[in-house]
Amino acid sequence: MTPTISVRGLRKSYRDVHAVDGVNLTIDQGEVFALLGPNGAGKTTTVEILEGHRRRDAGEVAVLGDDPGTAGRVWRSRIGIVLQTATDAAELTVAETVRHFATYYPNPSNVDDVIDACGLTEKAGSRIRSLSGGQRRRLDVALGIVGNPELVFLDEPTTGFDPEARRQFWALVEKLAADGTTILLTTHYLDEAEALAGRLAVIARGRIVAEGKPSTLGGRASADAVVSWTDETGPHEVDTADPQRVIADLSARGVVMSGLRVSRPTLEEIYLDLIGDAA
Ligand SMILES: Nc1ncnc2c1ncn2[C@@H]1O[C@H](COP(=O)(O)OP(=O)(O)OP(=O)(O)O)[C@@H](O)[C@H]1O
Repeated sequence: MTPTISVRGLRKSYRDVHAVDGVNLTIDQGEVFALLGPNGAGKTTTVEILEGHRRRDAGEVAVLGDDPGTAGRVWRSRIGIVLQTATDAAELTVAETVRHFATYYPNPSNVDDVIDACGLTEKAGSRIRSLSGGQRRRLDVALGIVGNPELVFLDEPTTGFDPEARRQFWALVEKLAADGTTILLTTHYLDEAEALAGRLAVIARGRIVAEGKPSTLGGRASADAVVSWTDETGPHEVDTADPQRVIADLSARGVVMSGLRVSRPTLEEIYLDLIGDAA
């Protein structure tokens, strides 16, 4: 099967800044893929090249089988882009705006369904200028998906959302993914990447420094575990590759443990290590 996104040797510089410095990526149909990285790492540049919004200096790029640098309107109608604040039509209502955007596409989704999926039903008749920041962001998402796209780009979609709105948004992404939509997400929230992405890549200084599943990224699954517990002699902590063995030995010696915990590095710890190494 042809991948939905295929990138080989992608490069882009701005004067002497190598914003994207040899990126390779393959994303298959139906995947939710997250791109993580610190400010200035090259995420937006990469994504905008894939969207056909920025020219590249070098590399092979195919998105839905076409080169985004030269692809036309039909191709564009197959992708959904959630821009940071896509509309300034402050006097239009939510429903009017979504309905208007739907007319740009040959095969749009039902406008009411999209408004509902984005949690905006109560605001459907409200003018955009009266929306809160988080509600405007949901409208951006609604405008990005109303064309019923095969591939959706979500650039830091939940920035400014309250925790409940983030959860609702995650449920929406899960629903899109369950319907077979391919999703490329950039985010600074590691819990978001972990909750949503089947695979992710960490980009630093224009290069991918690690790629994999959230559970195994950067050797996470095979990293040493920390076993901690308290017994009659006080609190203890042991780094080990084999936590089961440590616990079995303690039990066999009759040690009475309380507060027993086994922890592996979090995705955040792995991520900070990875970008620290790349600095
Ligand atoms: N239009 C531009 N002109 C000059 N330099 C640019 C331009 N756009 C981006 N850059 C530079 O390219 C590098 C990568 O920027 P990019 O916006 O791709 O990073 P990012 O990973 O999306 O960062 P953030 O997390 O802050 O959004 C940065 O050093 C940035 O200053």
